[in-house]
Amino acid sequence: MSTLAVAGGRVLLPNHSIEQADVLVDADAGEILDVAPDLAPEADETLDASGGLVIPGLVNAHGHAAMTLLRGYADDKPLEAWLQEDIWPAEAELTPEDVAAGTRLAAVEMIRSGTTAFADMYFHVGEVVEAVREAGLRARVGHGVVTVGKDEEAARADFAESLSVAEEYDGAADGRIRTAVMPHAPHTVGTGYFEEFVPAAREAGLPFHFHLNETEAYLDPVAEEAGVRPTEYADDLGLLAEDTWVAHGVHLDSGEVDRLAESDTAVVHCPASNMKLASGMAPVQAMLDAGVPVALGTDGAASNNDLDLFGELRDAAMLGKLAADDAEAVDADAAVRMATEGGAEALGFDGGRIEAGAKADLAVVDLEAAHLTPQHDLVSHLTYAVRGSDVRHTVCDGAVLMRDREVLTLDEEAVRERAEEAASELVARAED
Ligand SMILES: N[C@@H](CCSC[C@H]1O[C@@H](n2cnc3c(=O)[nH]cnc32)[C@H](O)[C@@H]1O)C(=O)O
Ligand SMILES: [Zn+2]
Repeated sequence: MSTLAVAGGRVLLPNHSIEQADVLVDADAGEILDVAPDLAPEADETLDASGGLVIPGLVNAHGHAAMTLLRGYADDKPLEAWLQEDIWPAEAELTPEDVAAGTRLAAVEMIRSGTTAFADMYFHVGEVVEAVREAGLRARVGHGVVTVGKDEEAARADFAESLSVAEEYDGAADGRIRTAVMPHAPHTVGTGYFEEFVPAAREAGLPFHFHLNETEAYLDPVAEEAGVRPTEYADDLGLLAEDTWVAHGVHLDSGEVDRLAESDTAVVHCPASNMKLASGMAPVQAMLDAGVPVALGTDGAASNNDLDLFGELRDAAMLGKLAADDAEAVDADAAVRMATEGGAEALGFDGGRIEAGAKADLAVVDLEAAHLTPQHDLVSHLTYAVRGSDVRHTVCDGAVLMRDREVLTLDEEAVRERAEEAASELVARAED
């Protein structure tokens, strides 16, 4: 067994108390062995956490990683126009090589800002899997399905692909990769396709991930077709369950919130994306009060426009107060829980907490900075004041992905160059 000690710093414990302690990791098993003072002398390798805070690696529970290539390509538009006029035409030109380049860029950005696990709904999942394997991250990946606007053969092929890639890649990269079936949204997939494929996916034990009630406009097609709210429709189709996690949940009525709570379906709040596309304000405090599991996500970089999850911690706390008209709503503690254990639970990973037996997914935040002085309350700092660039080291599955701000698993400069090139060629093809 080879061991790694993250030593000399303070540690955020699962109850959110802070203790001066070292974290000893079994690097082979990728698990935390112990959290206690003076463990460094026992370890084969040490990461210096002095002046820093060891936190669980953040979990970005909803996104489209390769959309980094479309960062800043089309801004300042509402969701439907943005998707239909700009994003979908560009995505029609996406090659597997583009997805490889864009996902590697996303991985570098996430590692640099302390994210160790993420969810990805996109195309060319084989390329996503390769990028995640190389980066050393943990991910729940899947192929997004859209059937509207497609003929029956193409629509069935799209859903069938979501199932087959989910079966093919589950457990890849030493188990760091898990999968899910990912119908894009209740209204972008026809009822008949859900009825055909959902039972097969359930039989294969695969979880589901989809966009739910992101904008007002997402509600009408389901109301017209099925006469119910989308959450009830999804429930009737067998889509809601403890292993399902949905993105957004912006426009939910109280019956839908109760249904999500009863089915133990997790909701990924994406505050920056919701603000940028003017989608609305999710009732996050109401969901927490009702017992809905809530996680945080960036969504794609084209609607954010970065993948620094610390931005979402702050945005969630800020927007949660506005939405509830209550400054006590979505406090710092709640935001940190959503970004750590909430995300790990939504994605079905045994992480999100620094304690013996948990997955060794962690980040060390450097606290020696003007904007983090003084240190009255470090949970407050994590939500309101820390930025991704304050992260000193990132560890996933017991492996060091970034040491002293140098990414070790990917060649950062080469990744940026490749992404720049792929992005300009993609946009040139789309506008041709
Ligand atoms: N196989 C599908 C692709 C679906 S991938 C998931 C899709 O979600 C899109 N997307 C990104 N962000 C959002 C969002 O906030 N709401 C809804 N869709 C989004 C993204 O651009 C991508 O097209 C097809 O043939 O079209
Ligand atoms: Zn999305």
